Amino acid sequence: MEDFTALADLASRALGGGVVHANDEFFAAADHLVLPAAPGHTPKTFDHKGQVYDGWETRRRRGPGHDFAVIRLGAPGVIHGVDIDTAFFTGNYPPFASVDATALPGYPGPEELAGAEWVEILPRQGLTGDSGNRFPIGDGRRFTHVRLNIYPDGGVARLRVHGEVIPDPELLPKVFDVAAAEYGGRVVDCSNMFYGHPQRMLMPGRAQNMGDGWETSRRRDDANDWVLVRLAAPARLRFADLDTSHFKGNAPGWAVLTGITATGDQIELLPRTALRPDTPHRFPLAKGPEVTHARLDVFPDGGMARLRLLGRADRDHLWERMRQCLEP
Ligand SMILES: NC(=O)NC(NC(N)=O)C(=O)[O-]
Repeated sequence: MEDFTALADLASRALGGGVVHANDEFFAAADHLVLPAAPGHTPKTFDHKGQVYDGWETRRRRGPGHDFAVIRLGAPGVIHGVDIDTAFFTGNYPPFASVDATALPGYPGPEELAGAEWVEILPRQGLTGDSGNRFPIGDGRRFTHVRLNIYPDGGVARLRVHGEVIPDPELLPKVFDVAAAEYGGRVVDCSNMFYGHPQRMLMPGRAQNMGDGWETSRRRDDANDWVLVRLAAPARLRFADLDTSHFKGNAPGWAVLTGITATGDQIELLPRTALRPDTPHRFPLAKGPEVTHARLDVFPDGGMARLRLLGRADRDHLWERMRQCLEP
């Protein structure tokens, strides 16, 4: 089985995830749970409540019950695994946790979520303090929200909810970015990711800086770097955005884009084209058949902030995937 942590974090703020409600946030706000950055810690830093932690931390419970936080997934989808990361919580991590999930249309608030039908996707498990706590999930349904329950109280730095994005076809325009992580586009292979993971190219918005993109090491041979993207759905591609923003002394000199059909045929969509440093390029693509993957070759090496592939997706495929997610 593929390591589930390689899949997108559906709860991440980087995809629009957020905390809708937590029953207690006395020591530290539950909003920390979905921050994309790895948690940090500065010991002996005190605010008016106590030691400052980069995580969600409730007060010491003096009665029955347990604490919980409800999270809206930034990208709804099928959950393959969760990581309940207790980084830096040592004498105050919760000894046990469980996770529930639900699927609701629209934008429900705390009251509607409290009354929702929740499915227990992770029964109560023992946790280790100051550590990742990874658990695979076997439920094949599409969910929009999760609820983290901790027993009885304590601190959790991050909740990662890894899975496969399943977008609602009803909400997708005819032409959209079929490489976008928020719709299910995913890097499945690449030649080199020494300085930056290529999946960053598929994240929403413009890159913040040079660290927010794909960057390879300097090549000392005659080959070139490349990345292979599995599209959100089979699609006819129309435009490619190759954004070299922030890569000034290290943008690739040229690029080629190739589409790959379901039967493995390779279609040249963009012939070898010169790129400029620090430039958000848009290129019209050659008309071609429906492709399931796209391969970007850069010559010889360098960095790319964002890759967008605008195309017309196969609607039947998107609806079929939604239908498959009705059963556990
Ligand atoms: N030293 C602590 O971390 N104490 C307490 N927590 C905070 N944040 O101060 C506690 O009781 O868990």
